[in-house]
Amino acid sequence: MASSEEDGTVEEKENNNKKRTKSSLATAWLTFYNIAMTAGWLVLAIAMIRFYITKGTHKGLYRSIARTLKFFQTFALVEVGHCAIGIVRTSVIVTGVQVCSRIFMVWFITNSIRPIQNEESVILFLVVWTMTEITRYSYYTFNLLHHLPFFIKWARYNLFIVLYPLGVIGELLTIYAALPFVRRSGMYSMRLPNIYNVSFDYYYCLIIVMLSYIPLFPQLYFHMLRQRRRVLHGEVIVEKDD
Ligand SMILES: CCCCCCCCCCCCC/C=C/C(=O)SCCNC(=O)CCNC(=O)[C@H](O)C(C)(C)COP(=O)(O)OP(=O)(O)OC[C@H]1O[C@@H](n2cnc3c(N)ncnc32)[C@H](O)[C@@H]1OP(=O)(O)O
Repeated sequence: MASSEEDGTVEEKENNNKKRTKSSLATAWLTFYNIAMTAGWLVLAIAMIRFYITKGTHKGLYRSIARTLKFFQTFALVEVGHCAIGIVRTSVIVTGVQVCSRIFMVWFITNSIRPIQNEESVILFLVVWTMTEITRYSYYTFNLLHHLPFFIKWARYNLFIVLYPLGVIGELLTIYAALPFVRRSGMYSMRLPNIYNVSFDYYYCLIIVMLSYIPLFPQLYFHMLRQRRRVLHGEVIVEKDD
């Protein structure tokens, strides 16, 4: 009896040790990840400001930062993994929609369709994403280090009220500007007849993507409003399961 109790205690201790190692590994990784992402978006901010100051125009700005943007935005896919393995308390679906829509904007719209790269709407979403991400990743970093300045917390849970709709406007205007080029070039489209016997029209796909903002964006926005009430006003929020 006594020995089984002792065994239980040893097992519990081992489990606790494993959990502690796992959680300190996760914290170390998240701290590194968030510092790297804050730095990445800061580099983008500085590059954009320098470009605008030296050239006096936004034309050519996208091309000048494209590599860095593609790298850091694509790297954010790791965040879906963080949610999936449970090291951050965020929904895989909410994060997945957010990250995939950004990656889609970068790779399948802005990067693939050169004629739209100088649109003002591209600069709008780039500026908005950059402000959001510098705030968001520095919030996570300081939070993990238990030294969170109030203004960063305030900025994380207030700026999105304006930045989120502005970012969506920039994205939608960019996709809209891309439509004529996509229709004319037939890019990423497959017309019948072909050996696969499949037809796909990227033009209509983009229209569907634009329409999907109508149901999806309010859900992301209200999710952030709930997070805001929880963090800034201490409200206990019971979220529905994914
Ligand atoms: C294939 C094509 C698909 C196309 C589909 C198109 C449809 C698209 C429709 C929607 C379009 C959206 C477009 C987006 C535009 C923009 O981004 S515009 C710019 C403005 N954007 C924002 O303000 C973004 C706001 N969104 C976010 O912050 C996130 O993406 C989020 C996933 C919505 C955040 O949610 P969540 O993580 O739940 O909130 P938090 O409060 O930040 O975190 C919750 C807890 O998790 C911890 N945590 C999360 N990540 C980390 C991390 N990296 N490191 C450490 N900790 C992390 C966080 O600290 C919280 O912990 P607790 O405080 O302990 O709860």
